[in-house]
Amino acid sequence: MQRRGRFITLEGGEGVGKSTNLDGVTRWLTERGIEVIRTREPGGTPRAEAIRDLLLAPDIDEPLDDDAELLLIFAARAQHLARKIRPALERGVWVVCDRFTDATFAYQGGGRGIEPARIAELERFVQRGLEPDLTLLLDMPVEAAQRRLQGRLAASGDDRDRFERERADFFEAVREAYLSRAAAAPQRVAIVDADAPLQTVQARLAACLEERVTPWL
Ligand SMILES: Nc1ncnc2c1ncn2[C@@H]1O[C@H](COP(=O)(O)OP(=O)(O)OP(=O)(O)O)[C@@H](O)[C@H]1O
Ligand SMILES: Cc1cn([C@H]2C[C@H](O)[C@@H](COP(=O)(O)O)O2)c(=O)[nH]c1=O
Repeated sequence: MQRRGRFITLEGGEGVGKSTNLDGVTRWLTERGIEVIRTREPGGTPRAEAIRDLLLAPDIDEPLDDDAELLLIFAARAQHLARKIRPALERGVWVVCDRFTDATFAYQGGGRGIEPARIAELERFVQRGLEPDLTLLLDMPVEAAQRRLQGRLAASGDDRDRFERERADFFEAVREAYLSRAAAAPQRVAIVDADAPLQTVQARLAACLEERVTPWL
């Protein structure tokens, strides 16, 4: 594949502020004349969003099997890559994505306990070598992030999805897995301390983009 656009992902546990900061990241790029689309996983295309609905629907009568969850995530990713991400990158458009495969290593690997080698097999099969150029990992203590989410839930009623219903130890394992992915690939993954007021986090992200992205322009 001829790749001309760059692929940037935002990662982190529940409530660290990914969705809130996605606009700022996209704006930083467009202000520099870069054409960019923003998207998310699981999802990003109509069929992949339908798979997202299956994944996020709370268990009622039939719990979702961990392997089925993993395969659904990669099915959604295959569709998203084929219909949205690869075509954009080939046209020279940059892609900013709310979560990607680091989330699979964190949630299905760290959280569910699936062997990373099994996840890596699916990664190779589905991505065929494509990986993000830059990953911004928003990191903060689980308890503080959960307090932020409780604020959101108090405002909107308890509409927690299947993942948000997990217990604190699940999210601690997710955080650990994210941090060890970042430690293993420091040239790709930048850790941004998200435990600060929004303006401070925005400034940290902008500084990180300045350092990592400006040399590509
Ligand atoms: N730096 C911040 N300080 C305080 N509150 C924040 C900050 N960033 C985001 N929030 C608030 O925290 C809540 C969670 O933020 P957001 O939805 O962006 O997180 P997220 O990482 O996308 O969460 P999820 O993974 O559950 O979608 C929102 O109510 C948001 O307004
Ligand atoms: C990509 C991906 C996502 N998940 C989980 C993580 C989140 O709980 C939900 C997505 O919802 P959000 O609005 O981004 O918080 O899906 C996962 O378990 N594995 C993945 O690869």
